[in-house]
Amino acid sequence: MSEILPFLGSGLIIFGAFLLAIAMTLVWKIIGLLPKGRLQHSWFFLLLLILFFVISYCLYAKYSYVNISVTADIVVPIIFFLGAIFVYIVCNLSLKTTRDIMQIYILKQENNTDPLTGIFNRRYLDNYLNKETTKAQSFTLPLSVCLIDIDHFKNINDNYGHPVGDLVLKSIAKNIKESLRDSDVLTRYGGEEFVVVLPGTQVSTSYKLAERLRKNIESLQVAIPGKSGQNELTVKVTISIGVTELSLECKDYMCLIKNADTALYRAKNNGRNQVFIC
Ligand SMILES: Nc1nc2c(ncn2[C@@H]2O[C@H](COP(=O)(O)OP(=O)(O)OP(=O)(O)O)[C@@H](O)[C@H]2O)c(=O)[nH]1
Repeated sequence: MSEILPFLGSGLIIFGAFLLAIAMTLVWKIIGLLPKGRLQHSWFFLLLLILFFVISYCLYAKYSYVNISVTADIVVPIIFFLGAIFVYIVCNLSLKTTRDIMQIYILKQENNTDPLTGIFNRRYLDNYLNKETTKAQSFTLPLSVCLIDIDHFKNINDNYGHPVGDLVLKSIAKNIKESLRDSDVLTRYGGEEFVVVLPGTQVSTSYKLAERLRKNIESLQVAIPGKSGQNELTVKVTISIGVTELSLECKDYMCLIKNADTALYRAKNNGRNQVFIC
């Protein structure tokens, strides 16, 4: 029995070092998944710490091979081995958890994003505007909404085809997004309609912003592919916008959208390419 004890002791420690080396590859994968920053640095520190343990285990294996002679001496290698299993399990679970959290994050993003334009979708708007109206009322802050509709968009689809219509939608969404502040939220309300939520903004300011958006789109030239073999073409579009704000008479999401829709209807009826307030 006493002859196999040194083999057993150093065998356990070498196997422990092997498990730690595998744990290091798991930590490396975690580092690759994380964004640059402090958390990534902390995992890098842990990686170095495990490397230190791998070296120490190897050195100790050499020592235990010479010094283990009685059964009681095997306790330390067993503890080393269990320690390595512990580190391996923690790193493995951390990698799985990181992957799961990233998956949840991606799903949440997809759930709130319009796939065509890449901006927020109606689902996000419903949640966001409900939260913002409650917040604005609690702290008596202004809140405005712009409902934007592309004029005669059906003609674009009919004349150039649906893919070109999609291209125009994307260009308009991009142009509007680039004209807004970070605190303003652009969403695709549906079809060729967009909603901009402007927290902390009074309707007079929102009107000026809406006018700026309208002019930007008016001067936008969307490049589209020409029909079979022809050169690139450009199409021009205009937008109509209905603007409204939260007030004592209009206190919720439904009312804001209803009033913005009324203003939009007036802009359309008045000849389109205009901004109206309700
Ligand atoms: N290409 C494309 N077209 C869409 C999409 N969603 C809605 N549309 C089209 O948008 C058009 C909207 O047409 P209408 O509601 O008649 O409005 P309009 O032609 O813009 O006319 P006004 O709003 O009255 O100025 C329809 O032809 C829809 O098929 C989309 O995701 N892609």
